[in-house]
Amino acid sequence: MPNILIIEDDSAFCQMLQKFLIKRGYDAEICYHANDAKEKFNVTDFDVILTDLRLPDYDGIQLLDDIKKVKPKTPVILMTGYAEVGTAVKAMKQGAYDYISKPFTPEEIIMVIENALRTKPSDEIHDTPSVQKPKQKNTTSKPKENLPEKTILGVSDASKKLDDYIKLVAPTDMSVLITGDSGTGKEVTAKAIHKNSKRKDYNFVAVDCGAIPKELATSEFFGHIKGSFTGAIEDKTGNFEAANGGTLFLDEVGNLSYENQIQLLRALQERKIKRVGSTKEIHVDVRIITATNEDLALAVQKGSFREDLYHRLNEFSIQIPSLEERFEDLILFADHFLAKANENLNKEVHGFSAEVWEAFRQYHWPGNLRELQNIVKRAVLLTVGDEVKIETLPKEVLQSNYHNTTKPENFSKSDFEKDRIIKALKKTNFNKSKAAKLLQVTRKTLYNKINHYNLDL
Ligand SMILES: Nc1ncnc2c1ncn2[C@@H]1O[C@H](COP(=O)(O)OP(=O)(O)OP(=O)(O)O)[C@@H](O)[C@H]1O
Repeated sequence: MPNILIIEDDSAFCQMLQKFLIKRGYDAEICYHANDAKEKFNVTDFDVILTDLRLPDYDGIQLLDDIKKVKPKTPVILMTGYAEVGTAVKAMKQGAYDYISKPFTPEEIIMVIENALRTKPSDEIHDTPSVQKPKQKNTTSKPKENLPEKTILGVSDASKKLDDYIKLVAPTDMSVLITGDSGTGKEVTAKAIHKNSKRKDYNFVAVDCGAIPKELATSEFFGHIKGSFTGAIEDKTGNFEAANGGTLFLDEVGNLSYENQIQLLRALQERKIKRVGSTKEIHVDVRIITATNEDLALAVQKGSFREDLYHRLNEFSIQIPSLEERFEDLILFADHFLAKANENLNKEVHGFSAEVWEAFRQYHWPGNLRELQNIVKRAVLLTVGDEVKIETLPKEVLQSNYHNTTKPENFSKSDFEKDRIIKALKKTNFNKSKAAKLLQVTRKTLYNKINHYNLDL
């Protein structure tokens, strides 16, 4: 029976949720304060932790951090209010599994929990791979969807450019640094590079550097031998060995500690590693692809990321466009995620209503493709007929649409419009051409609007 911890200061709501989950066959424990929660998750392995983002006595993001330190593999789902969606997206970058906006329906919460349970990474130790043993099952330390992944190419200029870059760099052995916002498809891109490379018959190993506690990183990367430290109860193959002959994908590489950065650089330069507790050197032939959604060049300037490692990892860089920057692809992606959701949930929903398309078009998609995928999946679950209707969309998407009922050509005056302009400008680093493109208006219209609203930029 899956064991769920609910952390929520609203005691009535917390108890109601607990009762509901128990009725649906889960084991559910509750606590109203962060300190009680810490006592519980420090000693118990929960299958899922469900926590309110806003607790009276503690910061939800800090609590997420605390959980990840002691239980890096436990999926954490955040319960948020509408206004906190931005923070929730930030939390997902820091390792939260998903978020759900309150109030939610019973079906919604069950679906998010079931997704988390399905994708919870196992604690299994990787099989020891070797260069002589290609085509074994890929291993990954990140949650994986069960379905075989189909990759959509996209028709937008940004997508075509991305595809050109993948094809260009894949056959080489160059290290690739992939940058882009959360959920844009960095891991998918890394896999595409691997699949198009001469290493495709060997393993693709994905490591979420943000989820590995600093003390365990050496053993995760290089493995250990039994008895080398407390808790090393058997030999363990590290990620470098697991990826031997293939590709090692290091996600959120900016989160590596300085010490781990030195170890990584050494392994890359010498192409040799030693398991913790062993003196035997093992030769490894690994291509490194890294991803980050932070500005690594800035981290180098600030001294938190080593410059020599940065250059070693950045032999070629690829910037993944946000969903807003590849808006022409939205229909393709939404249809793809609809087909995936149908298969996953055993449903036969054929399409989206015109209103849903309009809402999709108006929304700014801070969580990019992952958010679109989640929203489509939830909507498919909630759909009774054969078409996704507007009522099945979450508040944050409806809210965008609710305020802006005009067509883009009209680009009406409202607080919402002003807000959209500011968001677009911030998102594009105040580049007005890019912001205009995001807003689907001409540069001139954007300038007029900026003057009209007296925006002090
Ligand atoms: N080209 C694509 N075709 C189909 N699905 C895609 C594509 N790109 C991304 N996705 C889907 O979007 C979701 C997010 O992709 P992915 O995990 O690669 O993003 P990410 O940028 O690595 O995210 P994060 O920053 O959170 O690590 C995944 O479920 C993935 O399957």
